[in-house]
Amino acid sequence: MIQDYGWDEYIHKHNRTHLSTNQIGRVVSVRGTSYLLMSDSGELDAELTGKLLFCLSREEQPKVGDWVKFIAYESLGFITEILPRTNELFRKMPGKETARQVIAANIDSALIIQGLDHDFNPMRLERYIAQCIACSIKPVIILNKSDLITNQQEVENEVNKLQRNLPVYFCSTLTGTGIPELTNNIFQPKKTYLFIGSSGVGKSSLINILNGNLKQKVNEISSSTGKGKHTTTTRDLFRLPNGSLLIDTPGMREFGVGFSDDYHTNETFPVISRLAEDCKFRDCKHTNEEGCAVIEALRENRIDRVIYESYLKLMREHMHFEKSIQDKKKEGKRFGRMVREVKDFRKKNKY
Ligand SMILES: Nc1nc2c(ncn2[C@@H]2O[C@H](COP(=O)(O)OP(=O)(O)OP(=O)(O)O)[C@@H](O)[C@H]2O)c(=O)[nH]1
Ligand SMILES: [Zn+2]
Repeated sequence: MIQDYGWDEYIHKHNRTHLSTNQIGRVVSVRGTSYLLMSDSGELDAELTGKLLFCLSREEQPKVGDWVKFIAYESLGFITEILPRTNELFRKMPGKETARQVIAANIDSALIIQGLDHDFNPMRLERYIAQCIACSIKPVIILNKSDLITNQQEVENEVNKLQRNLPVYFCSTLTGTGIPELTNNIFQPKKTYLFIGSSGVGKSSLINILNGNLKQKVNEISSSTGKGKHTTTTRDLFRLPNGSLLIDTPGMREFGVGFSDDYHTNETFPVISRLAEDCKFRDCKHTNEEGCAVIEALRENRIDRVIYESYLKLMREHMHFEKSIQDKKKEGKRFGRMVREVKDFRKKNKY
């Protein structure tokens, strides 16, 4: 039933009650141009119709968490439409390319998880938070491996310095500390959560606990091939026993930040934005300008250096991202102009 995968919540947000649910599916896994949908009649392999395959940009093609309309033909579904996204988590394409890559869509809350070993890093935490907020996704912070630290207050202070006022959960999948708080306070049925965090922070261990320590992995799909061989692949969006939905894709592990102007609001860096209202210049970059309220706050220890450094670093990346996009557009225009000039020249010099 697609109701179990959050359909009611989705149509409530989008006012699309007139759609017949037997042609609606949620993307639970993406492998190239093959999709696995959860529909009212169970799981279904699907592809894009030829038209969509050619019309949609990479960002628009279905992603994990998307709601789609499909037509079933025998055992294969053909996706005919991607329903509007409530939100989407994107990152900068890995490597040098300046492009946005959408990782997942229609998310209620992002669970940013760090390990309290060498992995804990407030600066990285700040990056993840800013990116989630730029994507209109509510973040929750989970600090795992709490058994490895003796002074929790010290870590709390580090997180508080970010002045984000977000829920923070300390837990240990090893000892079970903090797990009930986490399960009781965060995970609600039919809501979609996604994990963000580096490799080795304990995501698999946590998913295992959330899944009631069952032997069969919650995201594993077992299928037999014609020759009797069993193959297992994994789903990227799956349902936990309490009915909440969890997205865990490899993309979340190498999560690079990149957002463009249309996504960047005062909410992305609330502390800086608030202070910036008192800067002497409206276009103050808060680096060395006269009368900069941000620098003054930094000098007077009213904000932590981590907030300031993260802000500058993220803004530098953001500018670079924007500039490359603008350059690409200009490049396109210049090329267009050149083609026109050549055409004109040919016309004028016809003989
Ligand atoms: N001390 C301690 N170790 C933990 C805890 N949770 C997980 N670990 C250990 O951390 C290592 C990584 O755990 P995983 O659950 O595989 O981490 P993961 O985030 O799924 O890692 P990837 O699969 O590489 O993405 C394992 O050796 C776990 O035993 C914890 O709460 N405390
Ligand atoms: Zn300033």
